[in-house]
Amino acid sequence: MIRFEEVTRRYESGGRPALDDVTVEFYRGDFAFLIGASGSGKSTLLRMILREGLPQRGKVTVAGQNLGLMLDRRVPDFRRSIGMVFQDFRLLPDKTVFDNVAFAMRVLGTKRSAIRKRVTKVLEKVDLAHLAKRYPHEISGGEQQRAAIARAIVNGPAILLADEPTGNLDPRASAEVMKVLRWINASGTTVIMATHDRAIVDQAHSRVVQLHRGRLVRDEPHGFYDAPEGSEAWDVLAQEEGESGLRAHDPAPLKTGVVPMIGRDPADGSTTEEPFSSDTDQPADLPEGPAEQSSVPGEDPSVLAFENDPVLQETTPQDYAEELEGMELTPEEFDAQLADSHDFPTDEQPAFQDEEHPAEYDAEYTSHQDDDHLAAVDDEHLADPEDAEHVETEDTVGDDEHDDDVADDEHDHHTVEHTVTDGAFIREDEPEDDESEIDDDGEFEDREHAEETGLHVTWPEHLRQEALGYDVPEIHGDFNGTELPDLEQDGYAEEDFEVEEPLPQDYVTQERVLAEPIAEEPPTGEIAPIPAPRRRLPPMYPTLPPPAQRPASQQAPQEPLPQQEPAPQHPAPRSAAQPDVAGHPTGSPEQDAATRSRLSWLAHVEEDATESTPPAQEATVPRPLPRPQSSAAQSTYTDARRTAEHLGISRSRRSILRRLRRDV
Ligand SMILES: Nc1ncnc2c1ncn2[C@@H]1O[C@H](COP(=O)(O)OP(=O)(O)OP(=O)(O)O)[C@@H](O)[C@H]1O
Repeated sequence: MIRFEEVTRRYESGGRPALDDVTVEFYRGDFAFLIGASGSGKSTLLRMILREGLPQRGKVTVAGQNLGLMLDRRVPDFRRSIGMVFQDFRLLPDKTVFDNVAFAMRVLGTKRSAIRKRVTKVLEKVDLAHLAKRYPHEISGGEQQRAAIARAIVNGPAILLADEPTGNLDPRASAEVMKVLRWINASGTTVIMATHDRAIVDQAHSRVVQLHRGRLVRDEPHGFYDAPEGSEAWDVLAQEEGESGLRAHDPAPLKTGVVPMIGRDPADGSTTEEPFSSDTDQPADLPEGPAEQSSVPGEDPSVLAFENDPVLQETTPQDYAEELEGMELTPEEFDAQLADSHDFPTDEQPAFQDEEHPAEYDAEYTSHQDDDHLAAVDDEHLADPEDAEHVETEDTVGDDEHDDDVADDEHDHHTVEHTVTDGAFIREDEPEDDESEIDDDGEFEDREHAEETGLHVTWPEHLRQEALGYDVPEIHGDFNGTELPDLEQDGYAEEDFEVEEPLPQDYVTQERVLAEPIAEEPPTGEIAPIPAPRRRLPPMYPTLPPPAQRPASQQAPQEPLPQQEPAPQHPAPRSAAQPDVAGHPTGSPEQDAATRSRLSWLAHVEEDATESTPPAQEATVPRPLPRPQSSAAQSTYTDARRTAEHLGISRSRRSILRRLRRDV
């Protein structure tokens, strides 16, 4: 599902890589801990999954998409399939808990009733429904983090990335957050969590991926914070912790009986390997107990023992297990899931089965198809003709009470524009007050939708196909630049590259050249003179109507033939009245804009190459180097060009090259 192949990422050229030749794969349904000392590259790895920064070497693939080939305009959609939570919560301080969570749905243009239902459900799942009307500063850190998680999952992300989500929390609040994360994972979402929290890692006994100075030093399917003794990761950890001092602030997991021994078989409790069993490693005054043999690098003997720590006692493993009953995957379930990680949940075989309440689970699981709280990403809903009369134009979006928030955030603003122009509808058929179902005590009056529900993984349209099939397609070619990208999968559509206007009759295509019958007899007689080069490229779109049909103010000047163009004696200085990149004289800003839109910089490159311009004019008319009009345009061009270079399919090649205005 998420694959790093020989990824190297540097922030500064020549500097130490933040990620150094990392190859690792995270599977659908994984719960993986990312551990390593500060600066080892954990956050960098998480950010690269979000396509915040591309590798200098190697490839990152998410759900079959090579992020290096992803078009910039696809990135917002892509990121919406990924939830992210941070150590510092990042809630909007002037919004209530409810509005913070709802915000993530509002920017998608989801209808109000759907937002209300969905946010209500998610807040109940994270046990915050009773605090829905509070502001972030009125709730505890743990509650803030759960609100942040609720916001991250409200749109049903396929992947949840958590960057030290318990870093600012005490053990009890951390346990609550972990409970929520485990539930989210059990619902089918892949969770990758960077952490320094030894207790959490040890308690979960889940997958552990360890980084050291950007290098991957460990990837253990059911690991603890400490690596197996004698491994490279063990040495690294001992070294790191030796450098950073004892872990006095760690929440005392090791001598408490909480932590199973490394190598212990979860099925029968027998220990196959006891790396810490050496008598010489064992402090003499440790109490009897299953973990008493623990003696790991950096362990702090002054850490409060579990039985003396009232906070830890309140979250005993037994309590934890009871609380998670019906939610947590057992090691066996986890193994089974790992064994066939390509198995995306189906109606017949859901990823997680609530054995206590199978009927409820099934009903909820199968009902998600028509559940309108997922309407934001459901194309059927978007295409609902009922909605047509409620369509808001981009102008009326500005009337939305939350538009200020949207305008505050450039990314989200773009999201709304994109959504609206792509046909997503904002329905106004619901009451304005989002909190109408919350009484003065903050309790929800309407309990109709308050039953236990699962969280369903939702994929954006262009990834949905991947959600139903194998998540990582067969790679064609090696990873050395010769692999062939799947255009559709990488976000390209054939129509993206189709030129709207027909090609001129005399346009020389490869097909025409190939279709030309080859004369059997060599030509005789005089060889005809080679005709003067002619212009072969059609004008770049958008196509302007003929000048006669346009108002005079929008008429672009006729492009004078080079011979007709008066050659000034001296190059005139560039001014507002003469900004044409090709040196064609223009009259007004409108004419300039029209000319610029008609002739893209790429077209100029081609024209420059194919037009025969008298040398005298070359000398007198300034021809500044044409440039893309924005970095986005540059990036899109680069993406398209890179894809074109990798293409092997002639039709797509032709159409892409047409877009690039290249002669085939
Ligand atoms: N924006 C940046 N510009 C330059 N260097 C950076 C940037 N972000 C991270 N680095 C460097 O990259 C390396 C890895 O940093 P990263 O934040 O990924 O580590 P980390 O394991 O997440 O650390 P921590 O546990 O403290 O969050 C560090 O050496 C860091 O200094």
